[in-house]
Amino acid sequence: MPDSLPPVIRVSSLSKRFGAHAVVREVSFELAAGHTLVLLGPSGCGKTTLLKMLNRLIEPDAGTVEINDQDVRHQRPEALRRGMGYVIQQVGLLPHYTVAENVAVVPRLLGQAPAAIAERTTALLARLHLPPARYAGQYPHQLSGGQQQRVGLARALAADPPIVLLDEPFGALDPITRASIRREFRELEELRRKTVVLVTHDVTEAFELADQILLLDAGQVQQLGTPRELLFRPANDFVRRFFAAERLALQLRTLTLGDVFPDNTRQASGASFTTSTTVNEALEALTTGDQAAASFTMAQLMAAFGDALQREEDAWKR
Ligand SMILES: Nc1ncnc2c1ncn2[C@@H]1O[C@H](COP(=O)(O)OP(=O)(O)OP(=O)(O)O)[C@@H](O)[C@H]1O
Repeated sequence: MPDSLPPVIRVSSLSKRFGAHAVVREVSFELAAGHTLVLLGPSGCGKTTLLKMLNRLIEPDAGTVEINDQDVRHQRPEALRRGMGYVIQQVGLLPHYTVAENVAVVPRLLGQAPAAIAERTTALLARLHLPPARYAGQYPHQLSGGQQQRVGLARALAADPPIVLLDEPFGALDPITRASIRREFRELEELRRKTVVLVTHDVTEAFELADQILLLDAGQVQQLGTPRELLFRPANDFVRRFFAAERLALQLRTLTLGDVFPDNTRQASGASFTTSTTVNEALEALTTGDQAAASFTMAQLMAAFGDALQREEDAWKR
């Protein structure tokens, strides 16, 4: 996606207080079409409040939100929200509606034809690994937490909105289910074309899903940048400390074979790898016995990774 595209979402000096508590302070960012911005930060730093100001579930005290160059204050909240899918923290499925009825809520409100709605619902459920023959007629309480979150996602995508807002969409899940749903989510063609703003406090999740991360603390932007920038060029001590505990794991996920074997395309793209395979993915493949597919050993990979880290750090120092 070229970065020269005009921003779809432009937020300028947005602020919100609840009583004496300044929850969001002078936040600004721009997000281009088709990109994913992750709002990251510790609990209570203002992520949800910021997200809800984008679709006017919360009105700011100061600052502006523009969607496609239109100030959202000049749009009717209902019309605005129909153009933005929204997945809330608690999933929020309607308990007396079946799975299919839950998914169809927004398309029905929009007056779409029943046959088109049914077709879309069936396709989305299948795509999200909820075979419609089995799940379409079930009720939310008959589903696991992970299945409910998938229905929540299907509902947010049902009317094919260009923008999707996701508040801790995998929050209710155990770490293993969370990692596997996240993988499916990343590969979901439906989402690739969308402009996504996603709230999480999970650093790994942020690194896996974000084009850009907005790291907040106490309502203030600490840094806005790519995962790589936040990791290798932290703007301040808060940013450095925020990633310290998971630094190595994040470096393994951020650097690619193209980074670690810059002068050797053959090594960087062995039989089952490409230059954009992350070091972490290559390590996983090697430890699960895929050595035959690689043109390097684990020891060579780790040595090259060490050199690449050094190059990264030297480059940022300059
Ligand atoms: N309606 C409200 N009235 C008063 N205080 C509120 C309201 N909504 C949120 N807050 C406070 O604003 C602060 C930021 O809340 P917010 O939900 O935006 O944070 P968050 O970063 O999303 O947190 P979490 O990750 O825990 O969901 C918190 O201290 C919260 O208690």
